Amino acid sequence: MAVYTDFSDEELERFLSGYDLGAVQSLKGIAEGVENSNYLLVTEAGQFILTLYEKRVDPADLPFFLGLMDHLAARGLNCPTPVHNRQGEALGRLADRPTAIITFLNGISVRRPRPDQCGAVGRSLAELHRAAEGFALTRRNALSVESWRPLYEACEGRADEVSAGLGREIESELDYLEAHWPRDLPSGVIHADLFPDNVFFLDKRLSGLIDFYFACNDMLAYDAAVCLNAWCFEADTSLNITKARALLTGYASVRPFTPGEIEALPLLARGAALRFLLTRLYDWLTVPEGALVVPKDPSEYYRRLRFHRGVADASAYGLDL
Ligand SMILES: Nc1ncnc2c1ncn2[C@@H]1O[C@H](COP(=O)(O)OP(=O)(O)OP(=O)(O)O)[C@@H](O)[C@H]1O
Ligand SMILES: N[C@@H](CCO)C(=O)O
Repeated sequence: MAVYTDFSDEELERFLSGYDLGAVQSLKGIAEGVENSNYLLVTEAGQFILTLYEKRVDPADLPFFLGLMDHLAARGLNCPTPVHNRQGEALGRLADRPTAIITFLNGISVRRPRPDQCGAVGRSLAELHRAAEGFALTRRNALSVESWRPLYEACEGRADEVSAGLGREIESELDYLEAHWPRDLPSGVIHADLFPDNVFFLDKRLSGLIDFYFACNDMLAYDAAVCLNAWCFEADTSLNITKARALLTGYASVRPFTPGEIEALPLLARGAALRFLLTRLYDWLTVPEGALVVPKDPSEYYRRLRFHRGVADASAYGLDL
């Protein structure tokens, strides 16, 4: 359960006195998620998500994340929007953490996505990329290629505690990706963490996207590569090519890939697998004492990385070349 920070009823009341949300009816810690402390807040005005931003979120980035949700929602994307307090501010402080209240989105996330749901995610990702055009703020991807080695080094040589030989493999992968990472593909605002737990479905249709706290400016096709990793592998770690084809053709039906993006896809998928392997590895080795959180398994992404390393071209992901 991701609740790192607790607070008293008085602290909450003081915080909420700045908003027009009426009296609190209930507050519950949310079991899902690993990054921030999230609560379901019910007040006289309805249901909301109260988020206290934790270690990986730089407070200076919060105007980007919160402004992006407003920008995307205004362009028709179904995503939460921040609630502004009486001073017009979307961001406050609770228990010494930057804190925001965002609107509640109905729907449920899927654990084992079907191909049609992968197709819907692909389309929605491309719609997000289109809707984000014109957003005035920018944010560098703090978890892109140049930050992977420092993240690995922060694990202090302990990778082999997860799997024998993992450290050496990560080092050689870092060498390869640092030398070959593409730089000139179409860029824009990307979600960067569009995993199944961040996509809601209602009545068999995709109903909304959440969790924009890794959003940044980077290569658009990298976002598709993140989704390929997160949506299209089975529990036995094999790629489901039907799901991959559905996701990528769904994306391309809204925003066609350029030839350069298609060529780079295996490399981008390797990088995306390494990025999640590294953050999971770091979290696995450094769970804060007393935090109610279940760290995610790094090995899953090690196996995906190895799969992408064996891929010659994007036809392995179901695309017709
Ligand atoms: N706007 C929202 N409407 C409804 N539920 C939400 C909303 N935002 C978050 N949640 C719920 O809270 C959970 C955790 O939220 P979120 O994914 O933002 O957390 P996180 O700590 O950033 O996690 P992670 O990055 O691991 O996905 C979600 O899985 C979802 O169940
Ligand atoms: N989606 C990420 C967690 C948030 O960064 C993962 O599954 O590792």
